[in-house]
This record gives sequence, structure tokens and C-alpha cells, in this order.
Amino acid sequence: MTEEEARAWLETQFDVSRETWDRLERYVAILLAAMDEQNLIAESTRPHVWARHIVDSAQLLCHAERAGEGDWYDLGSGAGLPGIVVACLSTRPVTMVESRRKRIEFLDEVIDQLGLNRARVFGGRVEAVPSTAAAVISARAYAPLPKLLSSAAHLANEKTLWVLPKGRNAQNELEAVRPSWQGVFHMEASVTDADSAILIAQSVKPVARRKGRA
Ligand SMILES: C[S@@+](CC[C@H](N)C(=O)[O-])C[C@H]1O[C@@H](n2cnc3c(N)ncnc32)[C@H](O)[C@@H]1O
Repeated sequence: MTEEEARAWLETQFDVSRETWDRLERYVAILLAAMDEQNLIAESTRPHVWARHIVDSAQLLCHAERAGEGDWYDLGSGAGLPGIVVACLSTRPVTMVESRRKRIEFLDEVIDQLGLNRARVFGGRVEAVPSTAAAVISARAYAPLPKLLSSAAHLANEKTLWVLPKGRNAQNELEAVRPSWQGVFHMEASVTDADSAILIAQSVKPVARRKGRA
């Protein structure tokens, strides 16, 4: 997907208002400027930021349409991917969870500069976020599936929709958690990378262990 195709895709999918375009443009500008100080995205992706990061994040919204009302939790947000993009393109309250100080400061700055008043940052580890029942949980390049689920189970209930971009190892990661986690899982294709997939999950909970015999 070229940068031009990426913008066209956004326009088609979201009917982007002038104000939202402005926010997204400013976010990209702030992100690229901050790259001089910290490594927020892979250097090689800098010329492809709209396709590789903005659309790659925005596509998650298409898979979250059937989620119930409530908050979107983005785990290990880093530079705000997908959290900031979701906050720009939707009206859902978004909580970005990030543990690294410089990234927390970056996210606070972006929220402030873009005036994203339904977005906030939890500056700390996912494991330390107070228990809640998120409507949607996303996590892009945060952790392999076993750690992702175990660290965030306290943020979900049966209705929570998990929308998880995964690399080419997606199927193996899913197989690895099946003995410990049950739920309704399926894969969707990524519009930005033929080798990647988006794992959608709901009703996720630990597999009940049988008590061993004495
Ligand atoms: C590889 S980066 C990905 C960032 C972003 N989601 C993206 O796709 O560009 C992973 C991020 O997760 C954060 N992280 C890792 N473990 C975490 C934890 N237990 N709690 C909160 N943040 C965590 C790291 O600080 C880092 O910013």
C-alpha cells in the first residue's frame, strides 16, 4: 500500500472530517519530529508512516464495530499506535497503557496538542491497571499472546472484544495459548501486510483446571 493509497483508504473507510485529517496530520508531524529524540517507530518505516502505522492502526476500528459501548484500552501504546489513531477516528474513550517514562510524556503531549479530550494515559505497567471491563482491548507489538492475555485478563470480561494485530506467527501463538485460555478466536487479514493477521477474540477466560487426585 502506497502512502497515497493509505490516505485514500482512510477517506473511504471513515469519511474523515477536515478536523480529523488535521489531527492525524499533526500527530504524524509530532511523531516524526520526536524520532530525533527517541525511537518511536522503526526508522525504515519513516517514509511509509501512513500505510505502516496510521492505516495499520485504523483498520482495528473496522473489526471493533460490533463491540459494546465502553472504553478502549490499548496496551503497550508506545508512540500511540493504535491508541492515538483510535482516539482521532472514534468517539470512544481511549486509555493508553504505557510503562516507559519518555513515551508516557510523549503520549500526554500528543493528547494535549491534539485536544483529544476522551483519551488518557495510564503511566505504568499493564499489570498495575485497576481492574475493569473494557469494551475493546488492543495491543500492537506489546507482548506474545500468553503474556498479553495473562497480564490483561483483569481488564476484560466475557463481552470484551480483543483486537490484536499479530505477525506471521499468529497461528502458532494462538495454538500456544489454547491449553490455558478458552474463548472465541478468529483471524482477519491485515489490509497493510499480507504476512500479518489480526486476531479477534471474545469470551476469553482461563481454562478451568481439574483438581488433581490425592
Ligand atoms: C514494541 S513497542 C510497541 C508500541 C506500539 N504499540 C507500536 O505498535 O508501535 C511495545 C511497548 O509496550 C510497552 N510495554 C511493554 N511491556 C509493558 C507493560 N507490562 N506494561 C506497559 N507497557 C509495556 C513498552 O514500553 C513499549 O513502548
